[in-house]
Amino acid sequence: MFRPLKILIGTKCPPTRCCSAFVSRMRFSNLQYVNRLKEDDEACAAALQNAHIFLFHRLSPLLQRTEHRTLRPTALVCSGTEPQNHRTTEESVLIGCSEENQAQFCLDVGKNILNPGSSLSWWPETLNVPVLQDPSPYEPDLCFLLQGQALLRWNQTSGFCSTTGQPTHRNRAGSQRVCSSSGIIYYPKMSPVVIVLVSDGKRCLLGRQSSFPRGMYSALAGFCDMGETLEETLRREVAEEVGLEVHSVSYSSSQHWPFPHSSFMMAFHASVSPAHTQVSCQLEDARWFSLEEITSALQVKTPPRRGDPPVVWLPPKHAIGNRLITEWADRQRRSSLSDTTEEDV
Ligand SMILES: NC(=O)c1ccc[n+]([C@@H]2O[C@H](COP(=O)([O-])OP(=O)(O)OC[C@H]3O[C@@H](n4cnc5c(N)ncnc54)[C@H](O)[C@@H]3O)[C@@H](O)[C@H]2O)c1
Ligand SMILES: [Mg+2]
Repeated sequence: MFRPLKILIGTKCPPTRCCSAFVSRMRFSNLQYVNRLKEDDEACAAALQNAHIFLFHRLSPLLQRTEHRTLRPTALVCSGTEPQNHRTTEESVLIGCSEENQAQFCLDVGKNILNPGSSLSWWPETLNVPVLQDPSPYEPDLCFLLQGQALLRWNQTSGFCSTTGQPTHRNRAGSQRVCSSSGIIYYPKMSPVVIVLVSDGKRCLLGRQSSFPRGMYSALAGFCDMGETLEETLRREVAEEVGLEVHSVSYSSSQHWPFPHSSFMMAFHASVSPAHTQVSCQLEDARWFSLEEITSALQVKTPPRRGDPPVVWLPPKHAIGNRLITEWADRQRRSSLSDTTEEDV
């Protein structure tokens, strides 16, 4: 039976994982320690005795509301003095360590089955907590929880070797699995995805799929096919989904996205000729949005409830789609400001 050691409520996101300065995250000693724990089962087991173990239930992080009404992940704090139960030692996965080299793990205390409806869910729905109603205090914790969720899911769904059909066994850190019969080593996989915000200079193009939550529009996205370059995927997806040909392309940023099974999202801006903007849509809908429409859609903090009047809303702040749209809107505002200033002169 699962026996919690000590519950810590309000544990902050490990600063080295997502909310500290670049230099701090890249500290060599810190990275070296995590790599050693991935390679050395004994060192990893020893680290687990004094670790923070962040809890999940059926792949959703267990969150607690603090006295300041912010949401915080829930962690077991292992003191090294109490014996750990079998599940803690066998199923915890290593996700990193603090600046003080205290190891951090994730553990799913729910049954090891996937919720069949969760594969296409967006993050806030999967969490099953009202994240969107109060997202700002929660956001710094996200990348760390996304990583934990992805690693837990990968371990839960990679129990057998795809070559021999025999069981695979994980290392202590949960960072690799080995086929018990052939010795083939499996590492967590990510599928490369291009996400692109297309603009005609004055407007940007957003689409929605039927699987999206009601009223939500986002930048166009698509998985890379085998052998394709990112540029080829981008041009193909835009042509396939909206029937437009892009001209210039610029890179924005990237993000790990755990849905449905860990994608590596690479985000771009692209432009089409203002003379050729007629959309031929293969999605549920795709349309051009003005800066004013985007500005008001960015203000919508909660998705519309059933029965509410229809409203367009955009991916939440932690999604890279939101970042692309915000970058585009900022750029449009700056360029209209400089146009106005030039006219004044
Ligand atoms: N973080 C964000 O802001 C954001 C925004 C939009 C989309 N996304 C993610 O981008 C991903 C791709 O977007 P899409 O669904 O429009 O892609 P898509 O347009 O390529 O269409 C999905 C289809 O591609 C096929 N496919 C090819 N390779 C696949 C693979 N490796 N895994 C799964 N399906 C594959 C399947 O038939 C699938 O139904 C989705 O996982 C979505 O969650 C993230
Ligand atoms: Mg797509």
